[in-house]
Amino acid sequence: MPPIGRLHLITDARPGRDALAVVAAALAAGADTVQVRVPDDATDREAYELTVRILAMCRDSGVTCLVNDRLHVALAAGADGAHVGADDLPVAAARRILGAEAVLGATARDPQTALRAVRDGASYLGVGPAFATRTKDGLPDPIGPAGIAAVARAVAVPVIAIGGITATRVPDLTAVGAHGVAVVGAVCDADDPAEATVELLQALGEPR
Ligand SMILES: Cc1ncc(COP(=O)(O)OP(=O)(O)O)c(N)n1
Ligand SMILES: Cc1nc(C(=O)O)sc1CCOP(=O)(O)O
Ligand SMILES: [Mg+2]
Repeated sequence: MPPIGRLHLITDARPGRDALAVVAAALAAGADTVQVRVPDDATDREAYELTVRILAMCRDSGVTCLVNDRLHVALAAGADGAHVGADDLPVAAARRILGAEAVLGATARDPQTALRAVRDGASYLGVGPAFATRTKDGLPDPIGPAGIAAVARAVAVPVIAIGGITATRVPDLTAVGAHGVAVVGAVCDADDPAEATVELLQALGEPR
């Protein structure tokens, strides 16, 4: 199975964002996993074409490339795996589709959901929102480092904290068992996405 990195860059699905430029900068700075996440109203063709381009960049950098939600796009493009949440295919169904060797991430906000996802074949868990985020609407209240800790204690697979993560907040998350973090705004909203990536890697104890 391809490696599950510690700094997951999720592409920014908000309007007017240049995903390719940010991914290029983050990869050059050492981001070790990219998740392609497109707006819900993007067509499959748009999702596929973006994934093919980002996957090529990830391959050049030896970095794991995942696709959010759309497993058929992940398979068609030849990506390393996918990430599913409560509104997507169930984890067990996603695992059947992707096969045993693919990386399969699942969203879990509590230990019970986390244990079920692992039983059903998740390779890692996206756990959050750790903190308040401006990137996605409709999320439950932040669970904080304590919520991340509760899930990390319950499972043996890597826990990737998500939601409102900044470099300053990373140590509070790794201290309670997070393997890594997934970010949108910390890199995509930065004046210098490469520098922001370096700061996150340093906070993770992964200096280049
Ligand atoms: C690493 C990671 N964790 C959580 C999510 C959220 O997935 P989901 O709950 O399916 O929500 P959408 O991203 O599909 O809006 C994620 N994408 N990645
Ligand atoms: C896509 C997503 N999912 C979340 C969850 O908690 O399930 S939080 C989130 C957005 C993460 O963006 P930022 O790093 O800008 O807060
Ligand atoms: Mg989803």
